[in-house]
Amino acid sequence: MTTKPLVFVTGNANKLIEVRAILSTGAPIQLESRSLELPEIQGTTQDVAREKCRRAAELVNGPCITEDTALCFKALKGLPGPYIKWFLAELGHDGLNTLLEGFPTKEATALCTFAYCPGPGQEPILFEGRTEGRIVPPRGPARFGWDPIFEAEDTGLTSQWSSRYAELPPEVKNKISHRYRALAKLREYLTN
Ligand SMILES: O=P(O)(O)OP(=O)(O)OP(=O)(O)OC[C@H]1O[C@@H](n2cnc3c(O)ncnc32)[C@H](O)[C@@H]1O
Ligand SMILES: [Mg+2]
Repeated sequence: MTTKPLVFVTGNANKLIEVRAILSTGAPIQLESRSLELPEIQGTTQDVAREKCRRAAELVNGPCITEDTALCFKALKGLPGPYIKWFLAELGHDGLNTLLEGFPTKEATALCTFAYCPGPGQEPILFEGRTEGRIVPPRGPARFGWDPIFEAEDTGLTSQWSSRYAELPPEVKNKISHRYRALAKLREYLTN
């Protein structure tokens, strides 16, 4: 491990809350956060994640992590994927449902990609986590992004397809989420 603190560069307060909550149990990882505007290129989720983290390491001049979240619709061959932020901003929850009207499947994958870069000029390493689910009409508090329209598979509650992310208590979401799964891999890498 490095002596410098690990900096999580993100402009998203909700991501930070979840990451801190997930990392608060298990092997300790010292985290600082910085809110910086980072360019996000176009390309695969891996291209986007790598390039953003490279830039972040230059700006903080030390080890850092960044995170990119994609929402991939099966019917749309993985789109909007890494561009979900802009689709959500323009179409909203109802518009994202409308986008899938006429398609036989509403299945979607929440994909989280953490990138760790040891320092400026070094190659980022990626850690991916996926949670399968489907797109449903919005329900529950609209606190975080597309949570009200993403119903996670196998929530371990009363039945399969039972709950949207927004309806789950944070401690349940944080045990099944795309973010939890990616962070588990990152934690293993950093602590071994
Ligand atoms: O500064 P960064 O870390 O990039 O933060 P961001 O908000 O720009 O995040 P992304 O580029 O990864 O875009 C992902 C979009 O998906 C949303 N999002 C991310 N994680 C989510 C989650 O667990 N549940 C619901 N929405 C989420 C988020 O609010 C964005 O609109
Ligand atoms: Mg972003």
